[in-house]
Amino acid sequence: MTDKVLETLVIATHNRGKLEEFAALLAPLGIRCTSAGELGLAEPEETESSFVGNARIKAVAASAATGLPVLADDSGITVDGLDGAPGVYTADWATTPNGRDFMQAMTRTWRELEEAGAPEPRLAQFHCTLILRRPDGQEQIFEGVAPGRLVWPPRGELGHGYDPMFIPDGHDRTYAEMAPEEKNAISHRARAFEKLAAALA
Ligand SMILES: O=c1nc[nH]c2c1ncn2[C@H]1C[C@H](O)[C@@H](COP(=O)(O)OP(=O)(O)OP(=O)(O)O)O1
Ligand SMILES: [Mg+2]
Repeated sequence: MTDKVLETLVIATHNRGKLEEFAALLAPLGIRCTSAGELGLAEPEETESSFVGNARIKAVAASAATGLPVLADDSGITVDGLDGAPGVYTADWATTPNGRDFMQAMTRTWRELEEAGAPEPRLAQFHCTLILRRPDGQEQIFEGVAPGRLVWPPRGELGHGYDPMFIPDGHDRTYAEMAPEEKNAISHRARAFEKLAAALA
């Protein structure tokens, strides 16, 4: 990595699962990372209706708070049988008065597919929008999509979020049944990250 300004990157996230994935993706580039969560930064409200809009909110907040280069990730799953829901509201579907409950979110997703009488396979796409924001305000955007299908009941104990109900195309195991290295070689986040790495090279 010749880009000195990126020796340390603040990942603008409070999601530990995402952070672990980024740490593994960044290590081969010689880039260390910390996160908004680890630094105790406030979690900004994600008020936009697009992935890029919400990624920018997180990037600008972490940048203003630290003055360091920042990488923000806004992601989610779009389900064909639900006209693209939950989409940018993927995290909101897991929100309860006591914090996030992804079993509840996955159960709702499957129940709504059943109620809609959606045909199988129940196609869905994980999306990841990354914004790399430098201290001078320069910004680059990278996007990655992983197409696949949803299964019920959820399978696997690894990963995070909706991983146990998503099987990426070309595979027969869910993200939650894959070792971190395996998910990180094919995921929506990895696909967006590949573009970022190429832009830095
Ligand atoms: O690889 C993934 N495997 C499973 N689920 C995932 C993944 N990637 C995103 N997701 C789900 C979790 C979250 O409900 C939503 C993202 O919402 P999103 O606002 O971008 O993230 P977040 O609130 O968990 O953390 P933060 O905003 O602090 O980065 O999509
Ligand atoms: Mg969020």
